[in-house]
Amino acid sequence: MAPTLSTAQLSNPAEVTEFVVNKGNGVKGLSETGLRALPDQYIQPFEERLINKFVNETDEAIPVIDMSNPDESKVAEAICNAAEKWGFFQVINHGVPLEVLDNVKAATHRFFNLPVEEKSKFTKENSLSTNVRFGTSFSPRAEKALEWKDYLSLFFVSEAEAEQYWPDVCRNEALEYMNKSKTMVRKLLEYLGKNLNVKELDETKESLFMGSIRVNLNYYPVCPNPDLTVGVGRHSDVSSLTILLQDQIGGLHVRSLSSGNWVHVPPVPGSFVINIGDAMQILSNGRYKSVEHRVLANGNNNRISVPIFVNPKPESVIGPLPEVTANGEEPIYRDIVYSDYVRYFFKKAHDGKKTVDFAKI
Ligand SMILES: COc1cc(/C=C/C(=O)SCCNC(=O)CCNC(=O)[C@H](O)C(C)(C)COP(=O)(O)OP(=O)(O)OC[C@H]2O[C@@H](n3cnc4c(N)ncnc43)[C@H](O)[C@@H]2OP(=O)(O)O)ccc1O
Ligand SMILES: O=C(O)CCC(=O)C(=O)O
Ligand SMILES: [Fe+2]
Repeated sequence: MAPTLSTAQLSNPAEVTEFVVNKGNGVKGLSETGLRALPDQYIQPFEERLINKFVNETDEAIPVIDMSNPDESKVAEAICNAAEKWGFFQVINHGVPLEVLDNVKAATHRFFNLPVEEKSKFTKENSLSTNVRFGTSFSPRAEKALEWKDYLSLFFVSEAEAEQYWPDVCRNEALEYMNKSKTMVRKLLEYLGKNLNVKELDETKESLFMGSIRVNLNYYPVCPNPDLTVGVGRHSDVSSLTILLQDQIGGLHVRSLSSGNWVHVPPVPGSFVINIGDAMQILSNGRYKSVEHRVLANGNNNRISVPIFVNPKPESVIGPLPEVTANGEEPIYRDIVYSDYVRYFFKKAHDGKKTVDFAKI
């Protein structure tokens, strides 16, 4: 049965927070009450709202790259070029079976359709593992305005740990999705690395670029006043690389490095959206760019997305690679323990590209 909140409760911010954040109903539960107006704590400051007028004025588009192209050097060139100029691109014919993508999307719906008592077993307070977390918004305690999104975040430690702690309804599908994507991820990292004079993706480099993996299942329910809020606010990812599977609804926007315009990332069936994260920006000494992006709330449709955050190991020290600075190029970032960087990211609300300043010299 759909959850209920009285009109009086809906206009009381403390009651809304209790229902959404503390009781684990999420914004999905809130949306399902059939509320007509957006509760005050979701109203974003004017400058953070994505006004369609500005978005639609541009005909810019992020590159779509066909990875089945037999001319590998052309593919590598297109990927490195996109990583430098856009920080974002889509890939098609990437080799990950479409069935795996369909399965993880279905599993995402299955998880979020569980009753609140089941999902709440995975909130920070209740989860039996710190590597599994069901939550809402991004950092509710630090945010002045909340974001219209629920998520399940799964940090991979081992198959055995996942077997024990990840939710049954999505575990196998999330693992298969992560495992089947690794060949493509290695290929992308090989191309990006070669362009930085990294000869091969040996064990050390693999651990640095892809030493830890987190899969998030994101759910953006229908929103009563989508123009007043956001699904996800402006941010760059702290990963090395993010592999994102989105459904057919759309709403992801990327800030163009050349024009500053917000550019929509149209859903392309069977594709992945790939973006450079802060760790890669730091390792490449700014050659590759992690780029601001954000997600619109939607007044008509529920939306899901499934990012794989490919990261350094938490204990890795990241800084500009020696291969990049060997030619005398000045490092613009200091060496930093990756988990310190990620903790700093999680401690604050989304704030565009500001996290990376933490690592600047
Ligand atoms: C865009 O909207 C998002 C994004 C995300 C997630 C994005 C990513 O995960 S990007 C990849 C991040 N990299 C890694 O996870 C690999 C490296 N991991 C680590 O170094 C550590 O696991 C750690 C992340 C630093 C956490 O270590 P630890 O200090 O042992 O753990 P906690 O005390 O539990 O966390 C500290 C603090 O961080 C927040 N937090 C932790 N995990 C998450 C999570 N998965 N999602 C959201 N927030 C998280 C949390 O606020 C903790 O503070 P508390 O005050 O709650 O104690 C996720 C969600 C989005 O909306
Ligand atoms: O849902 C999306 O399209 C993007 C989500 C995102 O940016 C993230 O989870 O970091
Ligand atoms: Fe992101």
